[in-house]
Formats: sequence, structure tokens, C-alpha cells
Amino acid sequence: MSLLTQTGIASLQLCFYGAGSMAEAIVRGLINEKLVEPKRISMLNRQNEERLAELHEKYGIQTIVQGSSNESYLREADIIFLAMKPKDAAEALTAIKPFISPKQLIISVIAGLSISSIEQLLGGQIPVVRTMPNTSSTIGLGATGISYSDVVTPQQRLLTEAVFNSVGINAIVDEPLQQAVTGVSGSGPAYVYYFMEAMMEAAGQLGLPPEAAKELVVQTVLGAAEMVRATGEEPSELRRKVTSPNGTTQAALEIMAENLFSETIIKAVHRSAERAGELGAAIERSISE
Ligand SMILES: NC(=O)C1=CN([C@@H]2O[C@H](COP(=O)(O)OP(=O)(O)OC[C@H]3O[C@@H](n4cnc5c(N)ncnc54)[C@H](O)[C@@H]3O)[C@@H](O)[C@H]2O)C=CC1
Ligand SMILES: O=C(O)[C@@H]1CCC=N1
Repeated sequence: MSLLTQTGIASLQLCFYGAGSMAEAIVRGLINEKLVEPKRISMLNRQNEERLAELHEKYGIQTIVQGSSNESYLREADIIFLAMKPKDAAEALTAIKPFISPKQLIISVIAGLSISSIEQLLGGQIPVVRTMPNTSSTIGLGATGISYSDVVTPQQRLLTEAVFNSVGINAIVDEPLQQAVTGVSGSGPAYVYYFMEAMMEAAGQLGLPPEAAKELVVQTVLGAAEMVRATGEEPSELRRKVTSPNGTTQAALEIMAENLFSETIIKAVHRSAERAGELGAAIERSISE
């Protein structure tokens, strides 16, 4: 029997609270992987019927604007995913508290929001999972950091890991390390896209047609990531193999080093992690006010 079958996930009801890009990424992954039937997934949003209609059309999931029949979807869900922006979290969790019971599993994807803040807002005995996924979950290549509250059962852990395994890989981390995960893999896809944008711009400046530029850049990034994965070699070693003495790569890397490429990336990752802490602290302040 597969791990997924053992968890019994196919018979559960899942409710996503917040209908943004992260919720869509996970839903799309779950449906593509045939882990859960669309009719077992509901999604609630504060507003924006158009967005919900689009998601219903695209995935066949149940979509509901907050205030209509959302109460029953929340009560009946076995797993509730919290997927609104950090600034909306305190208000949203306060609003759903009356419909939540300790039989349910809460999985948050909200940057910075601590397990203790969720417990404060929803009540202490509810099993809570804090995660930091990324948007590559959409295509089954996500990377998710997972942390559990003390009352999450071994079965609920299996279930959580099955969900995030179905949309990529995951790492179980101590909760304080979720800020680091945010800086590395939560925000990480954006750094890679930024790098690709710059590569494509340079390709255009050098005369390559946009389509060829995009294809070459995409394949280069894909190939480089796959080389690290498939060979098991360190990126520094693979970089050395590309870099002929006094050749073209060395010339390019010298420009990068002169312009503090490495230091800039390191600073950026630290800043993202720090920002996750700030977002969490702002929620904590709003709870104690
Ligand atoms: N986008 C990303 O790459 C990642 C995002 N996250 C986290 O996921 C969460 C959502 O991010 P996105 O999907 O990018 O944001 P988004 O802005 O695309 O979606 C947020 C959704 O929540 C809804 N919402 C806001 N207040 C609500 C309320 N009171 N009740 C119900 N729905 C409400 C909004 O209408 C919107 O549809 C954030 O907390 C973010 O930190 C985590 C990892 C990666
Ligand atoms: O930018 C953000 O705040 C979210 C969290 C990680 C990726 N996106």
C-alpha cells in the first residue's frame, strides 16, 4: 500500500482559506498528482468572485465568497489551509475561530506567522502545521519547509508530508528555521527569475531574437540545476569545470565578483529571512493590542 493510500487523504475534505497564487499552486499540484478529487477541495476568499469563478472553471473545485456558506465548508473540512497574506491573517483567523475544532488539522503557508500566534488566535489544542512552500509546487517541483506543533499526531504528520511530497520535496525543520527557509526557497524562485530576466535582456542586447533568448536561458538554468542534482557534485566544482583559464566564463565571473554578486545574493537571502521575522512580529503585536 502506498504512503498516500495509507494516509487516507483521498477521503478527506480540504478547505483553502485565501484564493491567491500559493493556494492555487498547491491545489493545482494536488489535482495534477491525482491525490485528491477536485470535489473534495473548497476554496474561500474574502472577495473577488471573478477569481473564484476562474479557479472553479480551471480545477473543478468548490469556490465560495466569504460570508455566504463558508461556515459549513470550514466546519466540515478535515484540513484547513491558511493562505492569506500575513497582514490579513489575524483578522481572518479571529473570524474563523468559532468554526474550528481540535479534530481538524490547520496547515499555514503564511510567511512569518508563528505556531504560537495561530494557537492564540484559534485556541491552543488545535494541531497546527507551519509551512513555507514555494510556487514551483504548481508543477510538482516545490520545496517546502515543515514545522509541527506539539499536538500534531504521527498520522497527521504523515498526511502533511504526503501533501507536500505530492507537490515537490520537503524538509522538516525546527520552527525558528522557517525564516531561513523563507529566505532560501520560499522567496528563492523570484531570485532565479530575476537572474533569468537579466540574462534574457543581455541576450537581446547582443542581438538574439526574444524566443531564442528565452529558450537558451531556460535550458541553461534547467540544465545547471539538473547537473547539480544528477551528478551530486558541488555547484562550485561544476562552476570550475565550465571556467577555462583565461576564457570567456572567467571574464564574466570576474565582472560578477567585482559587482559583489555573491555578497548581494547572501544579503538578499538574509533580508528575506529577516522580513519573515518582521511580518510575524507585526502579527504578534496586532494580537496583543
Ligand atoms: N507567493 C509565494 O511565492 C508564497 C507565498 N506564501 C505565503 O502564502 C500566503 C498567500 O500568498 P499569495 O498566494 O502570494 O497571496 P495572494 O495575495 O495571491 O493571495 C491571498 C488571498 O487571500 C485572500 N484573503 C485575504 N484576506 C482574507 C480573509 N480575511 N478571508 C479570506 N480570504 C482572504 C485574498 O483575497 C487573496 O485571494 C502569504 O501569507 C504568503 O506569505 C508562502 C510561500 C510562497
Ligand atoms: O514574498 C512573500 O512574502 C512570500 C513569502 C515567500 C514568497 N512569497
